[in-house]
Amino acid sequence: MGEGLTVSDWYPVLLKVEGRKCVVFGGGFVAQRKTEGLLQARADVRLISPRLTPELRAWAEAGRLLWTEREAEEKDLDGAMLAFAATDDPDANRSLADAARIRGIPINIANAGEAGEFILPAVLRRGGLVLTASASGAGPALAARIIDELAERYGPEYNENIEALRTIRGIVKSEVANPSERRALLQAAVTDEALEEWRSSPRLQDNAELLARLRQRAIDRKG
Ligand SMILES: C[C@@]1(CC(=O)O)C2=NC(=C\c3[nH]c(c(CCC(=O)O)c3CC(=O)O)Cc3[nH]c(c(CC(=O)O)c3CCC(=O)O)/C=C3\N/C(=C\2)[C@@H](CCC(=O)O)[C@]3(C)CC(=O)O)/[C@H]1CCC(=O)O
Ligand SMILES: NC(=O)c1ccc[n+]([C@@H]2O[C@H](COP(=O)([O-])OP(=O)(O)OC[C@H]3O[C@@H](n4cnc5c(N)ncnc54)[C@H](O)[C@@H]3O)[C@@H](O)[C@H]2O)c1
Repeated sequence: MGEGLTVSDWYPVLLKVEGRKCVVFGGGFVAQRKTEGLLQARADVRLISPRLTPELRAWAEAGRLLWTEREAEEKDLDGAMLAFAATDDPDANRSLADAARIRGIPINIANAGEAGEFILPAVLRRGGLVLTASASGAGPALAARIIDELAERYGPEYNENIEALRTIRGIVKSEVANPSERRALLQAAVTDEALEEWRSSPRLQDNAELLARLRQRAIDRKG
């Protein structure tokens, strides 16, 4: 990949890494940030670094990850699903990129994003709601600022909204066979007003009443 990333160079995706071996090289603050995201997604994290931040050390001591106290070796990549080169040695990061490529393992390069197979967005989680922002390597600080703004707009109440929606969607999927009616009801279920209603009402317990409310909301929306 050449200089200057464009939006189309990157394909956004949510990966399932639970229980899968993910190797992080380096033990500084950048490695810590990548590790934190991996632990949140319950990956099997292997950390390779002669030194660690106090936080990383605490996670290692608590058994949340496996730490190898030395510099990176190519064999550390064996069997990994993902790799992260986050050392402060650009040569080491570059050799790791080459070694990972030979093995077909996607790698993230902390000091030169475009040299790797994937980059990370800034992330906001509200339970199952995952909001991400990326400037495709042009500006991580902008991505972080946008996520701070989204955190105001989509507050902690969205943890609850998402769970209510999961229940509602389950009911609609089992009770409404017609795809276009289903779509109309599920669209009516996610307006600000509707989400507020699900949070404050016990109607979710009663399928028939819930469907009646949704149908009314869908009609109101059509105007
Ligand atoms: C979003 C976030 C996610 C995360 O890391 O989890 C992330 N960087 C974050 C913060 C951040 N990183 C840097 C600064 C200082 C300001 C600045 O330099 O702009 C700040 C801001 C801060 O610290 O406040 C420095 C930096 N970053 C990269 C390079 C090298 C290069 O340019 O290639 C250098 C220069 C190193 C040097 O000078 O030596 C590279 C990458 N950083 C990316 C992601 C990918 C592109 C994302 C995008 O453009 O959208 C990419 C390409 C690869 C990757 O790391 O995946 C996380 C915010 C999380 C949050 O706070 O919410
Ligand atoms: N992508 C990003 O978001 C981002 C943000 C800031 C900085 N950076 C870049 O990431 C690099 C790391 O930043 P940091 O603040 O975490 O640095 P840091 O100096 O705090 O940590 C570097 C770590 O790498 C370890 N290390 C050095 N050589 C190693 C090797 N051969 N094998 C394994 N581990 C080794 C060190 O022991 C140390 O723990 C910087 O060089 C910087 O260019 C990236």
